[in-house]
Amino acid sequence: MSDYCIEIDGDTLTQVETARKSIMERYCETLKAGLPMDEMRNSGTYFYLESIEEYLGGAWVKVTGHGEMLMFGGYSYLGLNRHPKINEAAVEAIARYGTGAHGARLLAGTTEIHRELESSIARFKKTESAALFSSGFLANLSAITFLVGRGDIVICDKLDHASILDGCMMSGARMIRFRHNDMDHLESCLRETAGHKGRRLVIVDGVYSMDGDIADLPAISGLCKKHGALLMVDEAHSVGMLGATGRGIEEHFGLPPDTIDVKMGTVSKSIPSLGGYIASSARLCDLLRHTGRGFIYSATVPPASAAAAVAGIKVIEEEPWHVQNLHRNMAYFANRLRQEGFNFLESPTAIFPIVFGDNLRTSTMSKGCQSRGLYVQAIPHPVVPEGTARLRAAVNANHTLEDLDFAIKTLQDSRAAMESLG
Ligand SMILES: Cc1ncc(COP(=O)(O)O)c(C=O)c1O
Repeated sequence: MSDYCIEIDGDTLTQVETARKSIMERYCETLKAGLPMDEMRNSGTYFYLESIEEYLGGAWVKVTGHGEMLMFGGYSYLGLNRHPKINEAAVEAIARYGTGAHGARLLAGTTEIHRELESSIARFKKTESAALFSSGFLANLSAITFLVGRGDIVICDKLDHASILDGCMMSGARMIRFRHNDMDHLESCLRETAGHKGRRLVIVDGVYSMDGDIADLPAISGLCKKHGALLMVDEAHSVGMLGATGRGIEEHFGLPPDTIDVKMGTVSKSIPSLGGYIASSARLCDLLRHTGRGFIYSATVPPASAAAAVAGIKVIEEEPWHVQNLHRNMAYFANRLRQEGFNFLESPTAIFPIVFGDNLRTSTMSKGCQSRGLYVQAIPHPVVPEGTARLRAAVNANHTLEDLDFAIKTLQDSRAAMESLG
């Protein structure tokens, strides 16, 4: 097999062949019957791209054309959006630096607040250093294309985020995907590639955003050490959500902070701003700042966003009740879903995929919830495997127990209405 190829479930496709296919072509191949958005529009169950007019108090939002709704989607797991200290920091940064960064970091785009954000991330993630990118997508693309290339091997979980997949394809490394969270399969991939001369990099997500489950970090890091592979973990969803102080997946498992070699994360989910990072050794971060494609050839985040992220991290460090509330809500909501007999994927996270099977049933549920004031969206096939279309519900730290009961009642009423249609 050529080095310049990817293997997906035993099939081999050259990267060039895969890259040539447009996203639309790939969608249509998988779906055959048409695109989910068209089906949903035709059945009157489409609920995406809605405009939020205003964030109200707690977890409530005002949505154009729908009025007040309880937010039960989104990635603001700690409910920190509009936190006064974070808003103030952004406003102060605008007064001091203006609204733009006016360039890439290397060339005039670095302000003190960008440097402070990198130090804050390194402190929070307990690494020597951190390199900031304007998005998580770019952080993944830049780090992966820096770490591996032709002659190297990258081994990914089958459910890794699209930005990891794209980074691997861009890198030119041979790419192998192991069955989701299947440690025997990962070990066999590592065994089969033992003795390979180039670098071997294993990449997993900390939390899988569509299934809500988490990487088996103790086993994965053990296998990487045993087989001499480098480990990179995408912590976009685990930061703020996992661990007693929200520091992520190492803290969740009680593992030391040097368990993961390369920690990728974002400041756009639990931390209410924009940007992605790589937290790792000082040397790697320095190299990424001088050679990372997305670092050098893309403008950096505006100073106000950097200031909001600095303040967001500080809030998580100084106000432990946000993480505590989230954990309380996760346990309460899981219990209520179980009591009411909903078919959901159990996990230790704030993401609750409630499975309804086919796309139409799921989008009907989403529409039913929307009409009753609950903002929760359908994730159809082919985003998830056929027969597992689901509502992606997410609890956050701002939900009160009454909010969570309202969500359960809305799900029950919507399910009864859907079932009465036959
Ligand atoms: C697991 C994961 N990694 C990376 C990203 C990309 O991050 P960003 O939205 O900052 O580009 C996302 C975005 O949703 C994600 O869910």
